[in-house]
Amino acid sequence: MQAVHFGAGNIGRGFIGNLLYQSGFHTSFVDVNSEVVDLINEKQQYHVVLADEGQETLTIKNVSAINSQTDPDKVIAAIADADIVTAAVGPTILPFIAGLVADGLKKRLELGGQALNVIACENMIGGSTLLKEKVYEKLTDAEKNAFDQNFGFPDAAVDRIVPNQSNEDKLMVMVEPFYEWAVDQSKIVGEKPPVEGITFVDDLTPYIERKLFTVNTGHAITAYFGYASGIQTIDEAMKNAAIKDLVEGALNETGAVLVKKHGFKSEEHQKYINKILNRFTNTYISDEVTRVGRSPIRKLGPNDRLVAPAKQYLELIGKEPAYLAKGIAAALNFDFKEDKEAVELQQTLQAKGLETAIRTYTALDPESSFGSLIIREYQALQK
Ligand SMILES: NC(=O)C1=CN([C@@H]2O[C@H](COP(=O)(O)OP(=O)(O)OC[C@H]3O[C@@H](n4cnc5c(N)ncnc54)[C@H](O)[C@@H]3O)[C@@H](O)[C@H]2O)C=CC1
Ligand SMILES: O=P(O)(O)OC[C@H]1O[C@](O)(CO)[C@@H](O)[C@@H]1O
Repeated sequence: MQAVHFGAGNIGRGFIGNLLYQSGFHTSFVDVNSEVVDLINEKQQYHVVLADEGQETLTIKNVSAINSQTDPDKVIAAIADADIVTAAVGPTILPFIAGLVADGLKKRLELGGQALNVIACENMIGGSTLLKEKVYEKLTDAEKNAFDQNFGFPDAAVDRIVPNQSNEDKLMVMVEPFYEWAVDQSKIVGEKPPVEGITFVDDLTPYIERKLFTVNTGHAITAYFGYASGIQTIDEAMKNAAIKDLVEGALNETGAVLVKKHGFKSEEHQKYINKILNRFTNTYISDEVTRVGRSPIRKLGPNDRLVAPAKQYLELIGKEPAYLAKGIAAALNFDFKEDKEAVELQQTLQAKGLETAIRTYTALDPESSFGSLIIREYQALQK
């Protein structure tokens, strides 16, 4: 079986590539990083190390790689011949891979290929749907009809913490042992891809929201307050009692939304929160707050991990989420100079002011009661 995976980065190699190999696939990684592409082709394998006491090393074989900038035709041919296409490139990169995905799928139709599913594994709601929209922008109406019959873009929720790597072996990836990969089976076309470790679900919303509004909300708030306190890593930030309280407060708020909206049992959800908080304290992983807080403009977006649960808390619980307001303020305060979005955010704050930044990035009304609370929390952080 053949898999094509866009993005041979941390989650691509450390999670998706790992499960595809264990399920019997040959994986062709597609990337623009020529160093990684060349190394994969030279070694034809890489190691994944599980970050716990045992430090088990898995050897991932049956891999090759294609540089999509220099060899787009090879990517098109690989998609035409694949049994599954996956991606983990980052939400903002999905539009840039859409052209090749469209061309590969057109070629597949020309050659009379079987049904195929394309799964984007990004930290966002509706990743595959976004990729589908971008692919469909490249099609005629007739092609859209043919794609509807033959190709599925099921959304997914993926969860495994894979920090930035600084290993001498450039392909090796250190990952936490835990993983979860849920895929919306209602949008599968043809057979379900036989990937061990995927949980196929009828309704992805509870899964993706529980994950995004717990793991990613908690992680982001740990990162932004850790950064503001001069702390380097997530596990160190979690040792700070004040930060831990803030994170727990925010997860109680997102938890109230999730329990009310999706009917999770409170005790079960509390266990889920505790498990997540415990994962953040893993000392076998060194996860920089600047990685977890990366791209603050994306993370402040109206459908992302901070603002989306805050809006739902206002609607469903009928109160202001005090801890999420602090988290949003801390994200606005993230001024890491090596992060392009953090630089842009700080430039907007400087040039246009806090109210414009809130309106522009969160789509919240800065003059609303909740907007004013964010402003007060932001001002408190400046003192
Ligand atoms: N690292 C993690 O623990 C997790 C990450 N994710 C999500 O997975 C996605 C990727 O994250 P990471 O692996 O951490 O990032 P990463 O930066 O390690 O990997 C992204 C890879 O995509 C490649 N890339 C960039 N532009 C490309 C293009 N046009 N075509 C093909 N490849 C391209 C990059 O060269 C890089 O190798 C993000 O959406 C992230 O939110 C989801 C769950 C866990
Ligand atoms: O990958 P993003 O969306 O920038 O956010 C970083 C987050 O992704 C993860 O890497 C994996 O879920 C988390 O560690 C963290 O919450």
